[in-house]
Amino acid sequence: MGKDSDKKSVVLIGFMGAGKTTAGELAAKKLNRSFIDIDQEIEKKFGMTATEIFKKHGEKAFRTYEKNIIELKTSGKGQVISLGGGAFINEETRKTCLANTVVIFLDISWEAWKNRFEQLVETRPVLQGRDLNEIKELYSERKLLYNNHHFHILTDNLSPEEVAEKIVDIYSNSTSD
Ligand SMILES: Nc1ncnc2c1ncn2[C@@H]1O[C@H](COP(=O)(O)OP(=O)(O)OP(=O)(O)O)[C@@H](O)[C@H]1O
Ligand SMILES: O=C(O)C1=C[C@@H](O)[C@@H](O)[C@H](O)C1
Ligand SMILES: [Mg+2]
Repeated sequence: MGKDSDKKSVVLIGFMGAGKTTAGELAAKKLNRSFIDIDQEIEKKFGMTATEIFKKHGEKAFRTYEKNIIELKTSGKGQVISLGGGAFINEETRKTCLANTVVIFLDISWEAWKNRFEQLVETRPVLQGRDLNEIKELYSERKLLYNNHHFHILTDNLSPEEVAEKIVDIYSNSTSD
């Protein structure tokens, strides 16, 4: 048996607002493991919010740094890593995460997600200037990519605490290779 810190890191994927940051941070605390939020890493590097990065430097600059920082952070062990909602669009990111980490898809139905739109739009540049029909299309397109995962949690009727408990169970039952 390897040490707990030798275990593969957990990577949380899913649509923006599904709860990756919220539940990921809670799960890391419960597990006493480090938490890494890729959006926060990017915002720290640029010294501004995602919305400002998209405006000042463009989405491409955001995506390039996002891909590189994910590659770096997923080479570590025993951590809980929350990706941004769009990170899994990148094929290399998908391959890296699926090969080196335990990938958990935090799923939310469209019906449940619609109720979160208002609280998300100001901080999620990808939602800005799109109507709900366009966002639904994006949600469906991305769901096809999120379907590449190791574990799936449907979060619709779960509190962040309950989602975190499920992440803890998955991590605790995972092995060190
Ligand atoms: N299980 C839940 N039940 C109810 N509200 C939730 C739940 N999980 C998260 N939320 C709320 O939804 C909002 C978005 O959550 P969060 O920032 O964790 O999403 P995210 O998946 O990290 O999004 P992004 O992809 O944009 O980083 C927050 O206001 C959070 O409090
Ligand atoms: O879904 C997306 O494309 C994004 C989600 C956020 O987490 C941030 O990574 C950024 O706002 C882009
Ligand atoms: Mg997040």
